[in-house]
Amino acid sequence: MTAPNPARLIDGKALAARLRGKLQQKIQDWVEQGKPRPGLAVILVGADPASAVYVRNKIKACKDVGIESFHHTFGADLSEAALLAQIAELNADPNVHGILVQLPLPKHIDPQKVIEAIDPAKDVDGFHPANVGLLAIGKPRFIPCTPFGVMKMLEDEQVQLRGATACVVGASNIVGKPMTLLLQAAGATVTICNSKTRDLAFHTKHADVLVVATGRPKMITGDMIKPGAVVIDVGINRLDDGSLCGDVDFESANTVASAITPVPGGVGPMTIAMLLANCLGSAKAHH
Ligand SMILES: Nc1nc(=O)c2c([nH]1)NC[C@@H]1CN(c3ccc(C(=O)N[C@@H](CCC(=O)O)C(=O)O)cc3)C=[N+]21
Ligand SMILES: [Mg+2]
Repeated sequence: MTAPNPARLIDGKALAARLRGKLQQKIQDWVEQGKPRPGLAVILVGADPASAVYVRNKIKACKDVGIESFHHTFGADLSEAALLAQIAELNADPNVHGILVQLPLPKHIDPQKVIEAIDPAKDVDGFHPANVGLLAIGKPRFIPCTPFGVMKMLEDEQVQLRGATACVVGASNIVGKPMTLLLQAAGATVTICNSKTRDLAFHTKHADVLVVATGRPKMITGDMIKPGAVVIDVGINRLDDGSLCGDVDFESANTVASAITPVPGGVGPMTIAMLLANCLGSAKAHH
């Protein structure tokens, strides 16, 4: 059944493919000028099946646009010291312009320590405190890939952010917080909600632009959305039947929103496209 008045679908998969095509051309031009081919090192620790799929997708995406990738896989028993040593080696490797350590890491490894070990000039995730600080003061070096991808989607949709009311649900370091900074820099008035927010719907219902990144399947329903809002669903949850769903209940949201991202095929592919863009940016900055 289709909704009586369905929202416009924001096709992240198609936009990501367009961006990858442009990147492929830019990288080809760069290499033809005799410049070094951009290189991305991806480190995967442990055998989480979802992480393994994401890492495979990232490596394939690199190949498609002409970024050289260096894949380092370790068992879940890898020591923190050994991981830090691997990062030090990649920091010193001139063929590597980007370093990505796939999260989450096994419990015995402190992710913050790992993030801080990465050379900030190779931190294409934008998670290092130096890069978080640069973003916060409006002088970004690497913009975290997921919020960067969301901004590209809003730009492509010609969503007017100046003066708009935006609400970000989820206050994580990797999505919610940088998302808030980017929306604010674009002139939106931003509310950031978390799992303790009282009367969540009060906040979400005022938002012209609603970004949801909570990791809780289908938690935002149509009755919590302002009619005509643009809804961006960052969640990727695997249900018991193996299917994927977002943090937004698409079926009910679709009848209220003016535009909405699907899951899959929305924010996920954009995240990978922006990772590739950050790698090219890093290679250029290193040269
Ligand atoms: N250091 C680090 N950087 C990350 O950027 C990072 C990470 N760790 N850990 C995990 C999350 C998650 N993430 C995704 C990227 C693409 C899709 C993606 O392409 N999703 C497809 C479907 C994928 C599927 O079928 O499972 C889609 O939404 O259409 C999903 C999730 C990056 N992450
Ligand atoms: Mg070509």
